[in-house]
Amino acid sequence: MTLLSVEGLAVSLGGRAVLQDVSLTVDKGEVVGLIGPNGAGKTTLMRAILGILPHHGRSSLAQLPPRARGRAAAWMPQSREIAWPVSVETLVALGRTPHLSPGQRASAEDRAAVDRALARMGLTAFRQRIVTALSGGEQARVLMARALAQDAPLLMADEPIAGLDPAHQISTMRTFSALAAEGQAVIVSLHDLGLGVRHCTRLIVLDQGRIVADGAPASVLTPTLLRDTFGISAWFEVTPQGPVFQPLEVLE
Ligand SMILES: Nc1ncnc2c1ncn2[C@@H]1O[C@H](COP(=O)(O)OP(=O)(O)OP(=O)(O)O)[C@@H](O)[C@H]1O
Repeated sequence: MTLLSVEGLAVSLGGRAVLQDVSLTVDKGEVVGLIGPNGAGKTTLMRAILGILPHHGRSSLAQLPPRARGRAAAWMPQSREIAWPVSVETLVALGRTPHLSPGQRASAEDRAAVDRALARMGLTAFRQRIVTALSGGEQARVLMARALAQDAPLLMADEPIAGLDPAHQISTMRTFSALAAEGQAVIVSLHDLGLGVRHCTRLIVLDQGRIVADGAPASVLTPTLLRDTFGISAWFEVTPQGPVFQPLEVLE
């Protein structure tokens, strides 16, 4: 079942074409890693897909009215700034907003979704802590939990594992796999190609605003693509412990 369909998406910023002719579909069960060098257009693509950036072309999500969009897709932006000194639980509960009418109180179902999200991000013991008094990585996990509490079929997350310790990076990627196994889908932008190879079912590579590869991780990360798009060489092997990818050198 298709959860997202994008056709001919294009974005210009400051008079410059930042995204050009992007078409893709995402089905339930997929963990799609969006990769590419700095400035390739990953954030721009996700924001255009969500309809929070003016664009040309068609995104099935951007066409929805705001409340329906909030139930169809959850969004964790790259920015980690949290302005209000509220409890972790209060902030995560904001993820339920698209499910509530104005003034409606949270139901048992809403509270269960918040509990599940806190548990998934290892935050149950943090629920009464004040968010602004947490470390950067802890705050990132709270924002991830807020997106998870939204319980939307599609989760879009912009560099959600940046700044997390290795254990939480792996467990967050495993959470994405678990969501996909439950019938949701995830689009996640990443710079860690090793984690992308191990945990994504599919990688989409953006370079200068265009998709240059889209497919199974092992078929996408060829030496030629790594050289031409990322300017690196890498070691890549399928081992009994799963695929292992390690960037080696910057190529001249
Ligand atoms: N408001 C803006 N005006 C002009 N150019 C912009 C604006 N916002 C972003 N850009 C440019 O658009 C391009 C794509 O930016 P984007 O943030 O989508 O890249 P990214 O792939 O997410 O990068 P990173 O990996 O560094 O987060 C960049 O070259 C950036 O400089």
